[in-house]
Amino acid sequence: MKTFLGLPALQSLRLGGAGASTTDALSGALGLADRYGRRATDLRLSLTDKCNLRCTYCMPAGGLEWLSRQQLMSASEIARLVRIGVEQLGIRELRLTGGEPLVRPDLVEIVGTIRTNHPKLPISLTTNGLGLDKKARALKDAGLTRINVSLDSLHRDTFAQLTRRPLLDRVLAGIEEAGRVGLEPVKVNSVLMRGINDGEASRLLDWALTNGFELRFIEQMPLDADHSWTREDMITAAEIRGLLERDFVLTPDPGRRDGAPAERWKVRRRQSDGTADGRIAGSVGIIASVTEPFCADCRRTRVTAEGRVRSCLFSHEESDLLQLLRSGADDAAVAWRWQEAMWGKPKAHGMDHTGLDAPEYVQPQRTMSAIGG
Ligand SMILES: Nc1nc2c(ncn2[C@@H]2O[C@H](COP(=O)(O)OP(=O)(O)OP(=O)(O)O)[C@@H](O)[C@H]2O)c(=O)[nH]1
Ligand SMILES: C[S@@+](CC[C@H](N)C(=O)[O-])C[C@H]1O[C@@H](n2cnc3c(N)ncnc32)[C@H](O)[C@@H]1O
Ligand code: SF4
Ligand code: SF4
Repeated sequence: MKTFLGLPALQSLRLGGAGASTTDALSGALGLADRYGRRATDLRLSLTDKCNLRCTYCMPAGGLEWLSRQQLMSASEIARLVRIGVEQLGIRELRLTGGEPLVRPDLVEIVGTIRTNHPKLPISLTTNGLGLDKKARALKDAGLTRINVSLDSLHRDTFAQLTRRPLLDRVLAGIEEAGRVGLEPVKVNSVLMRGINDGEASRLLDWALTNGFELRFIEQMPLDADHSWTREDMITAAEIRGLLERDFVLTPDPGRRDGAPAERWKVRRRQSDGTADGRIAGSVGIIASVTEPFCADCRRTRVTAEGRVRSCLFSHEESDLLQLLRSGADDAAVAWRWQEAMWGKPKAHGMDHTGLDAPEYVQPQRTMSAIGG
């Protein structure tokens, strides 16, 4: 649907004294639109900034100064924001993320409450998988739809080097259990790092195809705490395809991309004579946020663990919904602030033009874990 009315026009109607029923209806139709004609329907909500891994591309070795319990949104505040998003602002999909969402003791309760309020809402979780073996069944029963688990290496030492924790076996147990309880499709996210795990691309794909998981390779973005990202060190999508083509034959997936960050490829195994096996073994996704950005079709709105809207992953501005909620504001006021924040959404990568490697790009102060990846 095309935006038929911008936020400034709606503001004028409000100030001009148009009735609440008219402005509420128009506001609902506008949803979370922005100045570039996009409309956010996908809510990514961070449950915590804490994490039990220290991935080098995300967290500093010593961790960060965590938010206090009082600063975090409570389960009921989360449920209220999701309800406002779904009922008033056109949210159609929810992703719970972090930090590490599994470290929240009330995660199952949060999922259960949202599911009761919204029986049809797709609810997914992005996790590092630690402790998932114990929680997967309860999450499925509470109404979680599907899960994405991050795993960069199947090699114990490499995993420990990348995450700074020797916990590979526990993550593998979590992934296996997610599949067993039917949190499908289980998607697995891998960031490739030059000279560390880029030699493992084919092995990771072989493992995922064999076990029925949907693997996605992710270009590393400049969102690390150590500010050590460089364009030269980043493994690009083109390189990833080249690495995989040694052992597999990739053909574009004809399915609609529909705003998804991952470009999907059908995979056939390469036979010893170099030709493709006749059978499609599965698919692989490549998320090329840097070299092939998908910002023009972005449908995302983010809420951080302390209840602030970020219109873009790379935003430099946040808008505080939690403080408003706690001050006794009604749902309409919270919805309006959310709409205002999204109207200002930058075109791409936190700027009004594309280019994470542009000289004007300024890395946000917060890391991926603190933003909510
Ligand atoms: N540029 C950009 N990259 C993102 C954004 N959200 C997620 N990503 C990247 O995409 C990766 C995968 O995100 P996931 O949380 O697994 O989920 P998804 O791929 O967004 O969604 P599904 O395919 O529907 O499961 C993340 O690790 C990020 O690197 C975003 O808003 N902008
Ligand atoms: C921030 S984490 C939060 C959820 C959970 N802790 C996890 O790791 O899945 C979400 C995703 O962001 C990805 N990520 C973190 N830092 C990144 C970076 N600098 N560039 C690209 N992806 C990154 C991780 O690989 C993970 O798949
Ligand atoms: S990527 Fe996820 S698991 Fe790794 S440090 Fe960041 S928040 Fe933790
Ligand atoms: S960088 Fe910003 S605009 Fe681009 S896809 Fe991510 S959230 Fe959307």
